[in-house]
Amino acid sequence: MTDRELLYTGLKEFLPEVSEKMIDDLLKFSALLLEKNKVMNLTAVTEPTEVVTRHFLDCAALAPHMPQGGRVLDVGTGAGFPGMPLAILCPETEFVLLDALRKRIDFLNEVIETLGLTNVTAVHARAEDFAKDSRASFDMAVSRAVADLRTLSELAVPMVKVGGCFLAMKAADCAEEVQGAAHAFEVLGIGGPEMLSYTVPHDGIERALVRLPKISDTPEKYPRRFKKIQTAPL
Ligand SMILES: C[S@@+](CC[C@H](N)C(=O)[O-])C[C@H]1O[C@@H](n2cnc3c(N)ncnc32)[C@H](O)[C@@H]1O
Repeated sequence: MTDRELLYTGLKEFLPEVSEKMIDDLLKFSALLLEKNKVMNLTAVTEPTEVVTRHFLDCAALAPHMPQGGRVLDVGTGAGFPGMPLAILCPETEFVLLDALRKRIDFLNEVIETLGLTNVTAVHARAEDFAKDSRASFDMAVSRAVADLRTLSELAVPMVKVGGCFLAMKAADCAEEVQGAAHAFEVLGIGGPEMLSYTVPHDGIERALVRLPKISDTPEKYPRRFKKIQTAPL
């Protein structure tokens, strides 16, 4: 199968409608990513087919959960995962891609401009600083490969509205990590976590989405300074 065919058939497992424009935009993003990766550390993946499976089809598993007409924050987006593929696949949802590294955000702004995307913004900031002016202002937060749930929840959950949720992408065997974060969830205003398993199409890797519903306001003191979050996780 070509990468285009892999993308189309893989995306169909998560989305009822897959347009030519979605595939074109994802393939353009992949080309920009691999080109820039030659001069900047963006991803360990170097083959176009692996960008399709390891990045795009993995991130596409979140697409059915995106709030139509809502706002989604990607915490620690790096080279744009999962936020950029989701912005391409979910044009009715607005995305903010957040990262502490300026060069990665500069790259994402180039991608946004080249593809002409109007539902996504890339912001250079640390999550704990961005939270000061963005409390409870997103319908959902998403994140992949940034930190342990105890730390990550403190970074992401303060920015989610009550009634919204945080969807964390994790390895399939994350049950212990979820249990270990029970106290953090309670303190931050999260209700019962839900684990959703999926298999990445054409890759076969088992993964999990941890869905954390926000049921009450996060106390103002969170998030704390990053050093404090790290040295004394909730
Ligand atoms: C391992 S990369 C993962 C990138 C991407 N989410 C992925 O799955 O490919 C972790 C990213 O999180 C960012 N990061 C870590 N802590 C952060 C914080 N407190 N605020 C914002 N970004 C953060 C780093 O700069 C880095 O780009």
